[in-house]
Amino acid sequence: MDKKNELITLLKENQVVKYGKFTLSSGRESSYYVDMKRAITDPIILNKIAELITELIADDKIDKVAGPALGAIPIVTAVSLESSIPMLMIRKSKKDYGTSELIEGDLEDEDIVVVVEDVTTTGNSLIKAIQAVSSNGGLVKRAFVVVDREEGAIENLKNEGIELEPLVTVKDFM
Ligand SMILES: O=P(O)(O)OC[C@H]1O[C@H](OP(=O)(O)OP(=O)(O)O)[C@H](O)[C@@H]1O
Ligand SMILES: O=C(O)c1cc(=O)[nH]c(=O)[nH]1
Repeated sequence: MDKKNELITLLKENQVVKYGKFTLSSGRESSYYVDMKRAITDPIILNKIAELITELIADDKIDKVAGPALGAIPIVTAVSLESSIPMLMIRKSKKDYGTSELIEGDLEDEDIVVVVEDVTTTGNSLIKAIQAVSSNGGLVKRAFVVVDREEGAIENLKNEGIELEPLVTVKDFM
């Protein structure tokens, strides 16, 4: 079995899809929820995700892997460990004390950055993270999401000039 199918099997086995009535980050209502927090706190699933993304970027020259809080942070951590590429953590909003950073980590001008997300619906959270990287001098080369719900994220990121690359979509395991 290839790694993508191994990931699909793991997501199915771990029952990451919950059925019911859910309000999503965007305010949308949904009859199901992909519980990616459950997925990414499982070391076997997290490791599989890190291996997949590291393979996909192996031929690229990447300076930093970045992801928005909270869901993407364990993923970028795992990718960073697997690939030895330094990571960036992007906050939802700037801290108003301490170092007052929006992006934690060492982002240098013209760094080539790969951004990663756990799940996308509208893609707006990822777009916000991409804009944070870009406005701080980074060049976002690729964008990955572990699970895309196929509700507009690909189109919305395309409008921003970024191709969103899902490892899997909900249709793969529902
Ligand atoms: O594509 P979108 O419509 O933006 O929705 C997806 C976002 O929603 C979830 O995060 P959430 O806002 O629940 O925050 P959390 O990761 O801090 O729990 C998820 O981790 C994505 O970041
Ligand atoms: O859009 C969201 O907020 C969202 C959807 C989903 O299926 N899972 C999740 O963690 N967030």
